[in-house]
Amino acid sequence: MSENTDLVDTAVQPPVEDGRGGGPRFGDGPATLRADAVSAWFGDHKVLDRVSLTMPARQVTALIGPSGCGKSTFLRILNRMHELIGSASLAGRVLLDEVDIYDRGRRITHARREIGMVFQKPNPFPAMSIYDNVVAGLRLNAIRTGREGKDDLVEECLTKAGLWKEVRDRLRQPGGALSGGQQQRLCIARSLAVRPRVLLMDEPCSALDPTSTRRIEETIHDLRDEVTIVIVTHNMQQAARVSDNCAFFLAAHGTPGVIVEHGGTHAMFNSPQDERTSDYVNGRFG
Ligand SMILES: Nc1ncnc2c1ncn2[C@@H]1O[C@H](COP(=O)(O)OP(=O)(O)OP(=O)(O)O)[C@@H](O)[C@H]1O
Repeated sequence: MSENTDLVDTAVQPPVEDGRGGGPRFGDGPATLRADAVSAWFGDHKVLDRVSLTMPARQVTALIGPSGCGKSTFLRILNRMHELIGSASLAGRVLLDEVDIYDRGRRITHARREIGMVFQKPNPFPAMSIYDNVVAGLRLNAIRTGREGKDDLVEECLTKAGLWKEVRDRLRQPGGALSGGQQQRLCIARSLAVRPRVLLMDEPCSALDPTSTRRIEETIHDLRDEVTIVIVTHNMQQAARVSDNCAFFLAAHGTPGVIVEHGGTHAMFNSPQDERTSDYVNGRFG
């Protein structure tokens, strides 16, 4: 196959140019993600019970709730990472623009490419250059693009992740040499390079200092037209600052996690319908 091939996805569907000269694009932009009656188990321990939630396109949805109520498990179900754990099982459906990502005909790699994930601890490939970190996902997803396309893509993704100006003169230096906050923005850039339609973030700032946290929050704000975002956070101020919608999870006394209340973030914080939501967002427990 020629190196000049713009993009070849041998796995699933033909590529679509995005018309911005920035390289490949597989989806049709930000998508709505909908969980329908999702339950989850580790062995015979049920940790989520019939959770339904719509995460609208081009919006940021925050998942909040005390430790152990199943937020991360729910997030991992949204891009088929839960099934990697041997004892794990689930029921229900996850629909990306109304297409079930768990349909038998759909590949796990396809779901992962369309629904990216940024983790709590920044996890760039430390010895790999900043440039190669950004394009690493292309190879992993069997996406080919020419050198020029890669250069454009690296600049575009680093710009979107709010890192370009800081690293443009040292793209060949190792990703591991960046600060923690820069590494996290590099991981966001890496996720964006495969043009996800949804980006999941699992406490992306919990390992970062306040300045780096603010930069990530600005990045999240700037990305909302690019990609639908679902973020798990323990930081109520952060949820209030970055999200349009919130879902409050709770697992009471050893019962599986459920969503107690969800809705617009402003309403959830200022006029919650459920007393438990009010107690949680006002710091009275959790
Ligand atoms: N790999 C695993 N094997 C077995 N049980 C697990 C595993 N991962 C999570 N659990 C259990 O599932 C439940 C939900 O955990 P989960 O990490 O999803 O909660 P969480 O709300 O994200 O918590 P936190 O806010 O502390 O990260 C907990 O009871 C936890 O112990």
